[in-house]
Amino acid sequence: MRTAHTVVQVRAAEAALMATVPDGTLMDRAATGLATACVDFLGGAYGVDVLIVAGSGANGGDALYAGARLARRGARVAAILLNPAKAHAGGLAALRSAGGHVVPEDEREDAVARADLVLDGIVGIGGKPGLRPEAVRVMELVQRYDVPVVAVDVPSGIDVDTGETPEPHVRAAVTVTFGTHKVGLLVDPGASAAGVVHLVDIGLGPYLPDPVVESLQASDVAALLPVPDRTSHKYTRGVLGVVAGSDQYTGAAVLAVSGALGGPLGMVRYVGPDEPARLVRARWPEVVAGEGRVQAWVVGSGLGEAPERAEDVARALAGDVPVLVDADGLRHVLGRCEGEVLLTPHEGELARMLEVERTDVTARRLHYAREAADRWNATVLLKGATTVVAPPSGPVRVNSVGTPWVATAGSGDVLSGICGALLAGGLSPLDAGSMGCFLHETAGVLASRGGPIVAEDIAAALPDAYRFVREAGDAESA
Ligand SMILES: NC(=O)C1=CN([C@@H]2O[C@H](COP(=O)(O)OP(=O)(O)OC[C@H]3O[C@@H](n4cnc5c(N)ncnc54)[C@H](O)[C@@H]3O)[C@@H](O)[C@H]2O)[C@@H](O)CC1
Ligand SMILES: [K+]
Repeated sequence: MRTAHTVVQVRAAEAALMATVPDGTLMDRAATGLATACVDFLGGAYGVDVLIVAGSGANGGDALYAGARLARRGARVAAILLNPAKAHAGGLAALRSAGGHVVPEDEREDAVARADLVLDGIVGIGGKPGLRPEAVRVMELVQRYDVPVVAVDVPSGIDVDTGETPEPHVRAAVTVTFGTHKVGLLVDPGASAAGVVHLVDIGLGPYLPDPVVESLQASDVAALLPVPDRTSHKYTRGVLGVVAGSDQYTGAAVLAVSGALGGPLGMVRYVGPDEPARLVRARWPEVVAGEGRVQAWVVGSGLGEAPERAEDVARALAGDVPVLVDADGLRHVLGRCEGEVLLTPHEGELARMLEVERTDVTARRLHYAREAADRWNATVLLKGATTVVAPPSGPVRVNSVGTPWVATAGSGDVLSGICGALLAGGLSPLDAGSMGCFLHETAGVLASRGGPIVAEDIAAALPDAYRFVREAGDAESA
């Protein structure tokens, strides 16, 4: 499990750890990990040009100490000090004694143009969102000369606790973070600004409280996946009822069922009009058409505007089994939910539910997913490049595996099916949503292999994703 903590949590853990080790130990660990990550990124240190952009806090100190290590390994290291009078004294002295130098103000552009790598040590967890004008000017040069950036702890300027980026901020190829992930590294748009995130262990683990955000890895998913045993039969494995599709949107029925059949259940019942039912049955003779006992419901995709379908949603929500509500069905979720409910809106749907602008949801994904979870007393899975799954209380899960090729018509219907299958298999809405998303994205990666795919390809690759996740889990626990 990848876990993320707030700035307050990190500061408290650092203080507790610092009381047990000699001064400078943590910064030493951070700088060592940072320098190693830079060498990995560059493929070596000898003869490369590294440019540090350092603010006045300990984040700049980390960058300067790492620069000193790189200089000792043969890199040419220069530093732009955004506030020379307040630069981290120990870090600056270390850099100078290792042969690094400070770039005079009128030589900044040349230094950027020459650099193979920029180390962003402008601000870390002590920073407010945004960059001051001088930092903006330097980072504009970095962008103009297309120099890759390694961010120290966080890309400077993002809101560290939310992943929001209302102001100018750094965009990094790699972020080397210390002790634990910060929330803004896992939640978009901050996550996109962070690039590939590399965690350096500085010994904080024992001092950290429960995380506020977590991200499942393959071994976590593998440990939770239902697998049949010799006593299993179709009813114990779970029966999912799918209420999706209409005469107008027949594809939604077929795709939601295909996603469900890619999951670990025993049987699917399809409930809907004749035409989509006929298409579903033609494709999968094993699907049973019509109502009956189920262990979970998926309602919503492609229901259209017909008022009687609102009753289908209401009936499912009033029942005593878990319900996933997607797409059109979300219009009919009126009051607070009871029982286990998973809502799976995309940004536009969540914006409509909360009566805010879609751009607001894009900018504040964690905030609005949590707000909706609280308001409807349900687990809310907000789709997107980094899907957020917010339960009514407790840590939020985010998904960071996947490929943008999954953003294709109908892939949401497939997602509802696989998540529903996991609900029917007895998993909680939080587990079903976050594991379903992981399997769906993994299936997308396996199906795409870097090329275009359609929703059916994702559904077809779900069994492969299941096997892939189980093998990855076995490998990790071996
Ligand atoms: N506290 C610790 O034990 C450790 C801290 N470490 C490093 O220390 C960092 C935190 O250091 P600090 O608490 O000194 O804080 P930062 O270095 O993150 O930034 C604080 C400084 O930046 C200024 N500032 C705030 N917002 C700004 C903005 N938008 N633009 C420009 N300047 C701004 C503040 O006036 C202050 O001087 C971590 O992110 C990490 O890199 C690591 O060395 C590991 C150990
Ligand atoms: K930084």
